[in-house]
Amino acid sequence: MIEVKDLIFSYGKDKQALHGLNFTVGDGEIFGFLGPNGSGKSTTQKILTGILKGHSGYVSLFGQNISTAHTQDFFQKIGVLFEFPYLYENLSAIDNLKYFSSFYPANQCRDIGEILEKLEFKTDFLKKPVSSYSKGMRQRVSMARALISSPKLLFLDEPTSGLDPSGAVLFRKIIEEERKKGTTVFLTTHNMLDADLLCDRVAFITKGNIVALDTPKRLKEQNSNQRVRIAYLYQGKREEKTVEIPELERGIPFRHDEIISIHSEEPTLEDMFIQYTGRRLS
Ligand SMILES: Nc1ncnc2c1ncn2[C@@H]1O[C@H](COP(=O)(O)OP(=O)(O)OP(=O)(O)O)[C@@H](O)[C@H]1O
Repeated sequence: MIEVKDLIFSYGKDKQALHGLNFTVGDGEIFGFLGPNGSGKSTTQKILTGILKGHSGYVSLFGQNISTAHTQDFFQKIGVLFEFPYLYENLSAIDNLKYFSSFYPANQCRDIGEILEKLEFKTDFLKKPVSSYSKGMRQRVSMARALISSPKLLFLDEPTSGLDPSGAVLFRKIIEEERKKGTTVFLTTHNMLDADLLCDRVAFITKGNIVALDTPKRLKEQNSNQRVRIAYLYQGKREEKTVEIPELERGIPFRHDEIISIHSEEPTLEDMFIQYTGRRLS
């Protein structure tokens, strides 16, 4: 679906933002693009969506070189949720979505009421202007905008930003539903929980270079220290010990009366992010 080879981009003469990116995204895959502030995520997404011109290297979407493929047909196949919602402040959710739908063939568009209902948008705000909306409500309208044209390829930049935990769960459910329909998703985020729960593969980008690319599971396994932490009771006292996993093949290798808990010391995706990018999440 997406093929990127030796992608280089500079803002002017002095500021090279991307230093030769290589990756592919398969049909129906959810691909996470993860990196700290200023690493080049938005620049990459803007190039892929045709907003930013002047890259070098090869980028194809739907098997077409994007340098020549930015036709109406191309734009009609993609949906984009931008990090900062691009919505008309004086228009309501319904009127914004009517306007954005008008760029697509009518038979391609989803029903505005249905999609907003699915996104649990507050019905009493449907006809009020966007300027009166909370961040979470704006995010719902932006998501509706990205989905309205039934895109085959969806670009989502920080989709759960500004949502409370139940809103984030709802958005993840909706993204999963898109995957089931066969939609390909390019997900740009700082949110390691979203990436871990949703992505088939993730790329870590830092200073314009991809420094790791694999499934979240393999990234964590490759860096696993193969240890578990065991909490137990012995002679009435609670104790904890760290044990190498192979040692457990012969049973618990120390005296104990009762095992309370066993926790893997497998790293989280956030640990991997910090290890590969050298930066904390905030
Ligand atoms: N319009 C611009 N002019 C000059 N430099 C820019 C411009 N936009 C981005 N940059 C620089 O390019 C690099 C990559 O920026 P980019 O916005 O792609 O990072 P990002 O990973 O999306 O960051 P964030 O998580 O903060 O959105 C940064 O060093 C940034 O300062």
